[in-house]
Amino acid sequence: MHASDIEGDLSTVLVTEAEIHAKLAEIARRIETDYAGKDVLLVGVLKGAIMVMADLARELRLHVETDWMAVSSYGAGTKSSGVVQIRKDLDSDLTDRHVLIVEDIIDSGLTLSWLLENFASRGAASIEVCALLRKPEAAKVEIECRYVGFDIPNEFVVGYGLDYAEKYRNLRDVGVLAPHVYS
Ligand SMILES: O=P(O)(O)OC[C@H]1O[C@H](OP(=O)(O)OP(=O)(O)O)[C@H](O)[C@@H]1O
Ligand code: HPA
Ligand SMILES: [Mg+2]
Repeated sequence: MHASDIEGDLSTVLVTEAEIHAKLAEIARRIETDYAGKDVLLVGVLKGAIMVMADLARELRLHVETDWMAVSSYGAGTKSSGVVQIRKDLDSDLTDRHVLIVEDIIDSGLTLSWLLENFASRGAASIEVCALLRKPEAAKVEIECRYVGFDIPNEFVVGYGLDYAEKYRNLRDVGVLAPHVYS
């Protein structure tokens, strides 16, 4: 089965690949201005952020280093458990670093709220967040996010790194799963 065949499992496409790339280019220009003359450490949150990280990093005309943190709160379901677990910690020391956390989505905000608190004690010079998607209606905690791609409705979405039970991360677009997939 080719990846494009599974696009048929979507009931709605919310954001297309072209829209994502145009938005990441816009965000990259802002980051280049905001971080001019600084070295940035991009911290991708595994696994959802893999696509955003790959595309945003290549768009940036800046010196960046990349690191990854793996945390999980969703397991195989569609609701955050609220309990965040570290599955892989950073390799880097954050002391005096300009850290830009790269995320696919801010849903309840619980993951980022936990991460920001965790990073706060590590001595970074600055910590900002870039998230491709945000669901304003789902917020359980407010997250200060400097770079947001798209505000989307409160529906479970997949594609471009986002999974349902570990599948659909390889879709190029972001969309809502069709009901027949759940049954
Ligand atoms: O704002 P929240 O409600 O906390 O949800 C957002 C988080 O949930 C997803 O990760 P998940 O825990 O599913 O792991 P994954 O990235 O490996 O899919 C997503 O990638 C974010 O990290
Ligand atoms: O809507 C979503 N889809 C996939 N993974 C997620 N993790 C948080 N929200 C979502
Ligand atoms: Mg997930």
